[in-house]
Amino acid sequence: MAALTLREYRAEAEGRLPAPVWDFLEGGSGTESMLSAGRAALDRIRLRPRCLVDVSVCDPGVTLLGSRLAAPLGIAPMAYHQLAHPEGEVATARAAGAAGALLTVSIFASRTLEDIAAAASGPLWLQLYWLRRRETLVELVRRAEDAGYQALVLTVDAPRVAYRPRDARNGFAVPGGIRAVNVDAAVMSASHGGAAGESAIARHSKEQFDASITWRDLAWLRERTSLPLVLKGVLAPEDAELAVEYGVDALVVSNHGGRQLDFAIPAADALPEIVDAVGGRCRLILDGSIRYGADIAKALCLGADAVFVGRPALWGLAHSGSAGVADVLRVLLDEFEEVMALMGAPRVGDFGNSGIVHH
Ligand SMILES: Cc1cc2nc3c(=O)[nH]c(=O)nc-3n(C[C@H](O)[C@H](O)[C@H](O)COP(=O)(O)O)c2cc1C
Ligand SMILES: CCCCC(=O)C(=O)O
Repeated sequence: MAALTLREYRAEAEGRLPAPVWDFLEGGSGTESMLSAGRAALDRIRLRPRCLVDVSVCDPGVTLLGSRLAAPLGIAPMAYHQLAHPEGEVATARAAGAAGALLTVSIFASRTLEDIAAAASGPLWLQLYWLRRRETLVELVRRAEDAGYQALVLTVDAPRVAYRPRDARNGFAVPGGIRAVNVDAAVMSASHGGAAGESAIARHSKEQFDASITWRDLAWLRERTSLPLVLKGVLAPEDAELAVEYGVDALVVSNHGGRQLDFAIPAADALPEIVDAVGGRCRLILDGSIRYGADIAKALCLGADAVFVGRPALWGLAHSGSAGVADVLRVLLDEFEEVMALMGAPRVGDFGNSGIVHH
């Protein structure tokens, strides 16, 4: 198969998926204007290369919270990979392992944590939403620890799922054959069974997500695991500062791919102030609209330690399962390796603020 660009994978995926599924994967909240704003924020950043540096060998490898990665790249947590391919997260895990990329498994994964771990040859993290039924969290943390997951990611930008016009119009519900198998079926039932004009996913979140949690509850979770703890969806430097105080090990600076707070600042715009606020006291990951190897370099220059990529992994999965995801990751890694060489930055640590200009 000839190598495809990510853009081609996107077009191929759209043709293979039912329209309501495509709308759920691609869509955003409210005006949907943050989908292009996230991309525009990265496009405004230009790279400033150095010359006459020995780049005969470039090494994209990094260690992130103890996880060894082939490059500063992971797959963002996304619910229900079986929407894109019958093998779901098992196929994604196989591809991530082959590419040396991190996979963050969603609490709403459609394959079991244990099956995903059995297919993985690289590091796995587990993402959690804070459900009202706390025992669910405790049980998931224990299972993740037993299965060798290396960190927990608590998503904090979704006290409820935001209004997403496409899903509301489609009356989107998770198809009956696909389930969040790691969570009690009773807790998930509202995600299934459509109603015209309403998203079942939004309805489910209002019923089951605990919108009352605060930093105090974070301390409760922190006490229950020795795994590194990551907060996903932080955009304010004040929250980054609090996260450090509460012993958080890393932040995912993210506006949830434009799917949560409409008009939320794109991650690339939010990152510089957060870098200043944490002053190296916790690791920083950026996600949203990462589509090129150059975007990884831009994020590193801004002060991130790594990036997550979301939807493109699902495009690869919809196209050709594990092989498609592996190819999407390979395209990004090849591009990033080339950027390292042309930037005069043969090691990840060579990217710094002087490597970019805003225009
Ligand atoms: C279909 C889909 C499902 C998602 N599910 C989750 C989830 O379960 N948990 C979570 O924290 N973020 C979820 N996200 C957000 C992603 O983790 C990530 O922040 C976003 O997709 C990154 O932007 P990108 O898709 O432009 O790369 C989801 C995103 C998509 C597109
Ligand atoms: C199904 C729950 C929401 C998953 C999610 O975070 C997203 O769709 O962005």
